[in-house]
Amino acid sequence: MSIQYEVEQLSDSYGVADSFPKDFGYGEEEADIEDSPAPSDSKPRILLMGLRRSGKSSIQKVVFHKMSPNETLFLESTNKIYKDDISSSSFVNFQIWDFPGQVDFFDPTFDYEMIFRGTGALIFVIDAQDDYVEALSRLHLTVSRAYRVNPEINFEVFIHKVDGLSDDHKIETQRDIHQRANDDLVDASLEKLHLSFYLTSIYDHSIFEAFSKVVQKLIPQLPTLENLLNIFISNSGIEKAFLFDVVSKIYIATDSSPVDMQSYELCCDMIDVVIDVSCIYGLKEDGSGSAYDKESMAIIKLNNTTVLYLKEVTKFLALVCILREESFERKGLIDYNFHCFRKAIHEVFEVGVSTPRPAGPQAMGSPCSKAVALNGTPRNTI
Ligand SMILES: Nc1nc2c(ncn2[C@@H]2O[C@H](COP(=O)(O)OP(=O)(O)OP(=O)(O)O)[C@@H](O)[C@H]2O)c(=O)[nH]1
Repeated sequence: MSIQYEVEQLSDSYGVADSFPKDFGYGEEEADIEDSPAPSDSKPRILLMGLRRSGKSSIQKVVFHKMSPNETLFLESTNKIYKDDISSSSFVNFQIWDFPGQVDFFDPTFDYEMIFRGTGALIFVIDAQDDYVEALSRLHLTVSRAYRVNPEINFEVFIHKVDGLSDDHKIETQRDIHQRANDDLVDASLEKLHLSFYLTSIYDHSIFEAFSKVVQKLIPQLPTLENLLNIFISNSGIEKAFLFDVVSKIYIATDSSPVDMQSYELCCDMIDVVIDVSCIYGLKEDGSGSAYDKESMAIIKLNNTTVLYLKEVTKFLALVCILREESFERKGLIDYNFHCFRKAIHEVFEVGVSTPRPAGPQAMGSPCSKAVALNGTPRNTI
């Protein structure tokens, strides 16, 4: 079956977008791929590939369109490439292309060279609840083809639907898939091709965490952001800080202390609470206004002497921190340090924006080329 180069309008037919104000919804700038600009003008892409029913569309909908995991049960099978441009409301300026399960590399209408040339990351989704032998051979075929076209692609393997597996089974499945996939690469003399593995499920925060790591690899300023976060937390008595893309709840950077899932979940929940309350009580009576703007900030004191602190950094980014109650006594210092941190973040991206960026597929080969153009930072959007 051939792949149609057609992009379907991502409608709000799932009924989830209505719960978000316009400023918070995703742009519907979908176009037929044939009509879209030449690859040299296209935005870097993240490809979602894998066998049928492995969960690709569900991942995209849950992470970027606020679909609840249970609603994905009603998703119909994808039979076209869905190109989802999330740049209008997200910090990261990329497109996500959701492929139908049955991509056929031998189909002459499928111009995989064009597709892989402009790709920043290829996510291959494997259903861990199913027999994965066929998925592994598809994975091998896909990554080896892609690597030959563009060795700069980050290859990411999501061992997905692990919610149905016991902890031991998860580890064993990951080890087995890792081993077999890498053995296949060695047999094909592709040792240099690096695969990263993640255990994911849409029923918990693991999918957001995995996507965060995929996106972070595409952000050239990541070391600078991490440094700034380290300086900020060490001077403010903060235990953990995340820089979040508010809409997707992907964290684009954190300080260098280890991330534990509970802290990450707590911060995600805080964003949800702030946005929900803001949507209900923060908009004007006629529904105008934005649920997230320059004034957005929140402090939540938990009953275990922990304080959560959220503040707007840019149009798309928020800083969310976890700290002890005693550290919060120096709130003035934290606010002042935040002010400096915010200014530094703006400077980092203003420099990034004013530096000319090579465009097009050639750019993907340069050191910064894997970088995704950053959207939340142009002067006019901050
Ligand atoms: N248990 C579990 N089920 C999931 C998960 N992710 C997706 N699913 C289910 O898997 C089924 C297939 O999901 P889709 O997102 O349609 O799969 P797809 O890979 O896009 O399928 P094609 O469009 O046919 O290529 C749906 O019933 C989802 O609810 C997960 O993390 N855990």
